[in-house]
Amino acid sequence: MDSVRHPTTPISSRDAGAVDELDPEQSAAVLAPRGPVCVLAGAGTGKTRTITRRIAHLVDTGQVNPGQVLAVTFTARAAGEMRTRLRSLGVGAGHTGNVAAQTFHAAAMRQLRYFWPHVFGDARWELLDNKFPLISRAARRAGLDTSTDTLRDLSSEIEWAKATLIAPESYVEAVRRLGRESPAPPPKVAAVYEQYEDAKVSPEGDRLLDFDDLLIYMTQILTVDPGAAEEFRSRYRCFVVDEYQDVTPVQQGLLDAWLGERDDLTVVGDANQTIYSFTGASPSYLLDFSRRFPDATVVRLERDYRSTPQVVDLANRVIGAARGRIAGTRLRLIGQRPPGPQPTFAEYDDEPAAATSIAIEIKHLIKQGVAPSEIAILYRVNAQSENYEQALTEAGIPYQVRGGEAFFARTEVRQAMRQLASVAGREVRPGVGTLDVVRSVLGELGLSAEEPSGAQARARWESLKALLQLTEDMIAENPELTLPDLSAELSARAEARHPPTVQGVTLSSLHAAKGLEWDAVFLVGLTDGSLPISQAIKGSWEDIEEERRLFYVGVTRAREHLHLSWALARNEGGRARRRSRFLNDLVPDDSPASKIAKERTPRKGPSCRVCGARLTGSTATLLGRCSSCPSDLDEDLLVALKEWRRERAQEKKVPAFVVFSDKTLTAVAEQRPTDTAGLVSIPGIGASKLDEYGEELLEIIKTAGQK
Ligand SMILES: Nc1ncnc2c1ncn2[C@@H]1O[C@H](COP(=O)(O)OP(=O)(O)OP(=O)(O)O)[C@@H](O)[C@H]1O
Repeated sequence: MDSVRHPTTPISSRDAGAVDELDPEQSAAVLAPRGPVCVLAGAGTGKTRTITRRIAHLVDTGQVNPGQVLAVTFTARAAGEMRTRLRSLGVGAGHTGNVAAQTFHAAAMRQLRYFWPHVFGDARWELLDNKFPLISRAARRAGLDTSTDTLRDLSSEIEWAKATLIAPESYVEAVRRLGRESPAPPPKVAAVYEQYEDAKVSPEGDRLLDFDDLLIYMTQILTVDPGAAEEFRSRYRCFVVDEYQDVTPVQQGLLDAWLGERDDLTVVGDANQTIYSFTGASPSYLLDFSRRFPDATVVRLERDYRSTPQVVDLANRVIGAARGRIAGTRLRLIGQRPPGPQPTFAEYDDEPAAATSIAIEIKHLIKQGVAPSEIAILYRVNAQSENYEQALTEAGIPYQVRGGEAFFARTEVRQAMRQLASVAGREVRPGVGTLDVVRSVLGELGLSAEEPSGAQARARWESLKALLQLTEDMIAENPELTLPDLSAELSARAEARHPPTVQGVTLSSLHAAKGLEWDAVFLVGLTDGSLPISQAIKGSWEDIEEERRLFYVGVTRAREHLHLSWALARNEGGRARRRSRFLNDLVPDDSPASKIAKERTPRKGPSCRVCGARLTGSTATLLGRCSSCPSDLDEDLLVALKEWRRERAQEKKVPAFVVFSDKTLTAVAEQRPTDTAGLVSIPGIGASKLDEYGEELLEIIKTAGQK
């Protein structure tokens, strides 16, 4: 195998061991006077460093004991990282205990275990970690379908309602007022919500509590029981909240209950990175902080230590176009790193062409010494990963998919492949083309003509659509493709995908990329309909603004290399699309930047070595000729290459495709390269494969030529 497994280096852990030095701006946040502090921190300005330093400062100067500090984060990963950093600063523990760094939910659960008997006596509670059975029963009673997609959407909707403190009886009115898309008719959702809440309480008064209940019950205990409130408040005196722009009303309610009349609170956040509004998160608490605490010290962190001035400049332009309240508090980032390359923009004819070109660019970067784990491809929805997974596989570049499953591992894709294999095994009615059968199979699995509503159904629909497009591409390359051929080809592709490797290039949705950073970032699929996503285009201007912030989060993940791209169609000859409206202020359509981008990227794509036509589609690109052009395959050489591959695979105890895919060997047997330059021009042969097998391959080709 050409990769050793070891963990990725998400930003913050990379320097977690070092004792962080602060700059004067960061020190101002740390050394601020007692009382409430609001740190408005831009992307890459070192929030984690600042927040941990502030806690250390409060402890070191005797303002608070470690055990009296409660630092809250939004993810368990962030909490763990904060604990590590605090330990490295020597403020892990003290005679009153440790600094508590936890998520809202973990903190509430711990507190609830202790305080529950104060209010509820002998009644018991248990954590409900799977809502589905209860929601399913309620949905059936309400006459709704109980498919997994519907249940997931109902469950998210109930979570949103609870996070925003909307009770079942207020739900219908609330969604009407907010113009919110409901996963089912609102009165039915309200009925499911109400029954679900009732079902959690037994006739004896025992309760099942979901994650949101932990917060709701703990808030209630501190509100109704003065004894509990006093005990809690004498235990914890100082509160710190990270990523405060993502706080929901229910979390804010708990924070208020923790504080009581006190104001020893430090919050850190960046309103420009608010990308979780759909869960109920609201930046208004961050933006209104000094209104609520008139004595608050407000510190702005604007020095960006992550990105080059070129990336920072682009980020400032992206967010500079924002509208609404957040725009009023705009932070202007100031890049602190030495200059680097200008971000590049590229327009491609279709997605497969974009993916192939980007895989080639990534190969160049790796050759220049950038580690694959320092490169990311970021997109809006997970279904967009398929073309890139394929192109990276063919280029022999290891990758991992974050925040979602790899394309061929998704349930709906696996279901579709099983169905297709089973249909392919039967007689297909004469005259019914491969594409028709695929359309009908995918249709049965949920590929409707119109985009469905509901987040889960939509994600599934997107994956099935990507599978249909893949089929269409394959049929365009080979119009004679039969159903068994298609089924075999899909299985081969699924098998040839690199096993997940944590050291490879990261493929990630923009949401899952939040908080991370890479040397090189490829922001792909920047079209209207993808970013901003089509639901946002149909929605309000605020929905569009949230998409702009997602774009901003993507841009600010890059340390040095940033490549922005869009494809005018999904597949070859597909319906034309417009590039993202967010690009309009960055690259006018006829600007030199755009033209340069078009010239320097293979918009024309590689051409067929037989007929000279432009190649589209990954197979054609890999073979270096149109699928319909005559193959000049050296059959004997291919046999020799496969025999050699079998031996190598046996020796290394890996499947044969890990050494080289069939397609790569076919390309070698057709093109018969005579030197290393010829070898690396074949996708699938990268630097590491060249090192390992280059000489042997050239030797086999030479020997075959002499026969
Ligand atoms: N004072 C400093 N000197 C040098 N490097 C710093 C300093 N502060 C932060 N950094 C580095 O800058 C990068 C960004 O820091 P960090 O990830 O904490 O930013 P952030 O504010 O959480 O960003 P974001 O919100 O965009 O995820 C990290 O690589 C960090 O090590």
